[in-house]
Amino acid sequence: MDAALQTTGLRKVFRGGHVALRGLDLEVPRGSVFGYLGPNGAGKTTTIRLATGLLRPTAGSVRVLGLELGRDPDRIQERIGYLPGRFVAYADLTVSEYLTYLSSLRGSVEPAVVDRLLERFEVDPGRRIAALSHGNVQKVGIVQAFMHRPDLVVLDEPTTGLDPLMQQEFLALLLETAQRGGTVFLSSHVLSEVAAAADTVAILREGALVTTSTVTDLRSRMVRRWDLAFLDTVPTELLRSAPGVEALTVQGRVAHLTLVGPADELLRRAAPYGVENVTTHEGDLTEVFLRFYDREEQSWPA
Ligand SMILES: Nc1ncnc2c1ncn2[C@@H]1O[C@H](COP(=O)(O)OP(=O)(O)OP(=O)(O)O)[C@@H](O)[C@H]1O
Repeated sequence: MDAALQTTGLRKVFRGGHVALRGLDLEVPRGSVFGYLGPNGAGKTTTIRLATGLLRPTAGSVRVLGLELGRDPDRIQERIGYLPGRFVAYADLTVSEYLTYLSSLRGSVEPAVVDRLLERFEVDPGRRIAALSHGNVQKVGIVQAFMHRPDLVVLDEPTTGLDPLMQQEFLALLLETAQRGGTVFLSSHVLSEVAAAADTVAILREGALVTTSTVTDLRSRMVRRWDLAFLDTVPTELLRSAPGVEALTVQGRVAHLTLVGPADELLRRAAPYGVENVTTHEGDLTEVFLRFYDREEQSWPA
């Protein structure tokens, strides 16, 4: 089956000559929650604006739900939901008036679905948009993106301003969307948000893909810190040469090391020497991501 979103050689050069995307080949499988990560200015929003038809590419093409973008814009618009990075709604309308207006444009919106989303995100439909807090406006943005049960939802930094409870609710909504066969494309520079929701992540940097990987695979590459206490002496060289072992130091009968990947070979080697105790310190996915970046970029991701 066609991908939910596919870009081929997608290139965007802005006026003034700035190259925002350098020939991007991206494939977002249907039914996935696909995380799109990258530091500020990497080109995430540009990708999304190209994928939703708001910008025209300099070169390359975009297919959405099997349709060539640009050929059949109305058919595509009906089937995608979009939450822009800076969501704004008509300030003078109430939430309900605004969503009714959007529903009339889109068609095929069931009022019961809208009501359920409003309830779920605790948005008062009678309030004027102008009177809502930033987080509540964002929740209206989420409701409008999901209310027509789209086949593809494109979300640009969606959790800005959401409190932790609402973030949980939002996460649940993403997973339910994938379960009913929908696809979620989630752009963010917040690693923890993407790791919690996504099954696949693409990492973008300076307009080019650094890697595309499943979250499971990234987790398997997590760096874990281990302390191995031996009954007698530490078999230092044997441990040092085990696959994935890095930064080994020994203090008395205890070996401290970091381990990347599976532990089976390390344990197999250590066992005959009498292991008294093992302590592991949970790894940090951030470290895996930072391996894709230079040292000076270590302020990212969050
Ligand atoms: N309309 C425009 N005209 C000129 N340059 C632009 C325009 N829009 C974006 N850019 C530039 O293109 C690059 C990519 O921007 P983009 O907004 O896609 O990045 P991003 O990954 O979404 O970043 P952020 O996380 O900060 O939102 C940046 O260098 C940006 O300054």
